[in-house]
Amino acid sequence: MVASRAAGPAAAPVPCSGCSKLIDPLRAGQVGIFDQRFHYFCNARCRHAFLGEAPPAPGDGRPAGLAASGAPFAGAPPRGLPSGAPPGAGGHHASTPRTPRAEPARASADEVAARVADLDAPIVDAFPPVSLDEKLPDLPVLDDDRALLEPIGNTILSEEPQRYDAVEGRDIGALLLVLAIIAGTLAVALTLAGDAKLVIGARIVLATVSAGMLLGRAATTARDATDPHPAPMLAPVLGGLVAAVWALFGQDRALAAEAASLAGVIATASAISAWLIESARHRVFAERAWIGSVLSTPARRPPGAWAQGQAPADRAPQRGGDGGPVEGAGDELYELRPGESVQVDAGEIVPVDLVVTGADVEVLPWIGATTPTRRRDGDPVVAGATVVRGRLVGACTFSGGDRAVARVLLDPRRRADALAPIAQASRALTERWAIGAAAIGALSAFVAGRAPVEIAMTAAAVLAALSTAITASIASVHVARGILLGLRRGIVYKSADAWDRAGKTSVAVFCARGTLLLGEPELAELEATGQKLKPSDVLALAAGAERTEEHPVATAIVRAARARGLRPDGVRNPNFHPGLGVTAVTSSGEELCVGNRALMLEQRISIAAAESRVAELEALGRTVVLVAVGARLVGIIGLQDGLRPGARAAIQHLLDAQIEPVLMSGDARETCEAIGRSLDIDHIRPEILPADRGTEVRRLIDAGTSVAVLGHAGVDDAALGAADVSVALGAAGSAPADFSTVLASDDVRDAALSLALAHRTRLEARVGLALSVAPALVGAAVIAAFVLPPAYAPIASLLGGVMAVVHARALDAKS
Ligand SMILES: Nc1ncnc2c1ncn2[C@@H]1O[C@H](COP(=O)(O)OP(=O)(O)OP(=O)(O)O)[C@@H](O)[C@H]1O
Ligand SMILES: [Zn+2]
Repeated sequence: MVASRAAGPAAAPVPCSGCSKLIDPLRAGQVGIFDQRFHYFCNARCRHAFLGEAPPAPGDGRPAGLAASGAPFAGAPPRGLPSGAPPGAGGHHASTPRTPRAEPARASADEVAARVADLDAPIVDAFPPVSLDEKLPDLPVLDDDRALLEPIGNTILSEEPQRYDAVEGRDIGALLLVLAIIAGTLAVALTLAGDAKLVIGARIVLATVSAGMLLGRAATTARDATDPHPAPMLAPVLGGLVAAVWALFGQDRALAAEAASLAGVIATASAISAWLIESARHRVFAERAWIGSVLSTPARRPPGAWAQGQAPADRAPQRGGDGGPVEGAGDELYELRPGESVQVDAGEIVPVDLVVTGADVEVLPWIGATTPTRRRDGDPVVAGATVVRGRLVGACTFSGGDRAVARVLLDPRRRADALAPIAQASRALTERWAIGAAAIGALSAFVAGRAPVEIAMTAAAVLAALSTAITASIASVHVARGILLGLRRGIVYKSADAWDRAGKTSVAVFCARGTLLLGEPELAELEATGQKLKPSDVLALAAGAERTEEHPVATAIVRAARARGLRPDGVRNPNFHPGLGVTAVTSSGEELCVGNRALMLEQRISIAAAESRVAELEALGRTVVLVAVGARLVGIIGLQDGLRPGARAAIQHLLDAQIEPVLMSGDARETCEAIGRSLDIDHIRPEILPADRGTEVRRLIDAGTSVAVLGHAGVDDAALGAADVSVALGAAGSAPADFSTVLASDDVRDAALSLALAHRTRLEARVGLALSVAPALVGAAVIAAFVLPPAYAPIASLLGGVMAVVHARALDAKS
């Protein structure tokens, strides 16, 4: 019988940790990490049995995250501005949510407990299977309620990785390091036993043993993509040994003793350095391994796709299965390719980046996200998301190492921590520049007329000081942490270079509508100018003209007319002018013009009569739409768009990172200034036509700044395309587009964070590298000038290394 159920990476049956029944780990109802290993459970009941907890109330199938983070926000804050109040007015700030940092202060003891429980939450939760035709009840549109998004750092990842030990293969290496440290330390300590030839000989032997351990470790431990070539690190150890033997045979006992000390110091320092860097990166490695294991979920095609015989001959199931067809799964597990369709049921992890096709589901939109979000037809979903409600069917956009999350985190050829300029520079420092420095040290010893053994010792000491494991890799640890912190908020950098550029931006341009503004303006004022028409007639005319347009201004007007029970006028021949408005012909055959000042100017319609009123409304932050019939102004419509929750916090993130926020909009100057005032944005670029936005961004770049643009794919493409750094909200998982950063969320705070975070981690990487290198340089200079014996250079370097590692671990503890 042909197995219709292929095995994925981990499909060998494992016992349920609750009841010991053999289950398929990929189908386990619940998975958890306790005591440093994975546990699989049939269902929540088994998990609770294992943990010795009371079982959950029946029907409580929601993930802990949903309950924990949903509850505190049960009364969603009012969206946007109260329509009467000016945006700058005091009451307004209260309606935007606090900055994320302010949240924990308000958390009650219960919430804290809920969050702690959240940390133990299973990665996968069990949900009853949903039949294909089961219709979802109408959910609140969570997408638009950004206040529900949890503050940064509050994710399940903050605890799990520490308990997850992924670096087994390195255990032997660690043992060899310990032995190297012991032997090296003894080689140095025996100085106290005097300088008899026998003692010196014994010290040389111990140093040789230490060096042997280091060599053994280099030979047996797999090299990480961020590790430098081991040769420049082993060379000084061997150099020290050669110098000691050489001096011993040269009958210069004092020099031989010094050389033996040097060899011991170098070997010990190398081993400690290697051990320290492992401890510094343990956390990021574990978190990476954890994400890798989440992403190793195999993909499943929908039954239909299989029946249509779309599987080419070369696409056999990944591995022979272990049994017959599995009930309810007429599907196969495949390595998906872009374009193929994939099915993900409730409770399962999304295995590939995809775009939803014909489904309406609720997902936790990225690994570690705790707030469910709705995804509909055409929405992208990034690999690692968890479906919590409904059955997701989508078209794969990226698979394997091309998946957004995998690209810079897991793919060894594209890992940002290996390829970021600062990581490459620090490896080059240890692999090349250190050799140059050693040559300079040797040269200065030669010029000073030193003995050949001393020249060799100077060179070995300088090389040992500069070419250390910590110097080589400490920057990459910070880069990796930056990438991982971003992922916790669903921020995905496209490449190492994209991360680096994000860290260098000095200006952030917001495509205002949809980032800072809700993009859902509402009618706030409706006035007729002159006696000819009533206000309702003005609205009916405008609605008639806008009927077929999808611009937010148009939909607001149409919606307002409908809400007032007005019938839109039977307007003909609407002609839309992007960034201006619409011209048309009324049902009675007169020329109709609905739009902004610039449109009226273009149509030679005087607005002198209403000028002061228009300015008044704009100062309140309104988008003013003018309505003219037969070249005469007949009415004014004031529209008020609300600020998106988090807009103020986003600006604060940028200001904290010393990035200048700029508001770019097609709205009138007065309107933009009012919005800018309420958000603390000093720089505005108002009245920019959609077609001119790319040019405007390039103008900023030409002024010598590094410019990021924050916006949405599609509507803001012109501006995004021109930027040094393009940040596309809600675009993670979508098909090829050259954005440098994509977000799984639609939260403007995350967009700002993507820049601030890269700034911060880039700075931390430089600080780490400087901490590690500066003492080494000083040490090298001091010994090259013969102020102190050569052994002091590696010691100084080790001190620097310790500082760099303490710095990195302190940051780990904070994040
Ligand atoms: N369909 C329309 N009807 C009336 N006025 C319009 C219409 N489309 C655009 N306008 C006017 O043109 C202005 C600029 O529109 P545009 O689409 O360029 O940017 P926007 O809607 O202000 O969005 P953003 O703030 O992102 O720039 C609007 O503020 C509005 O006054
Ligand atoms: Zn069980």
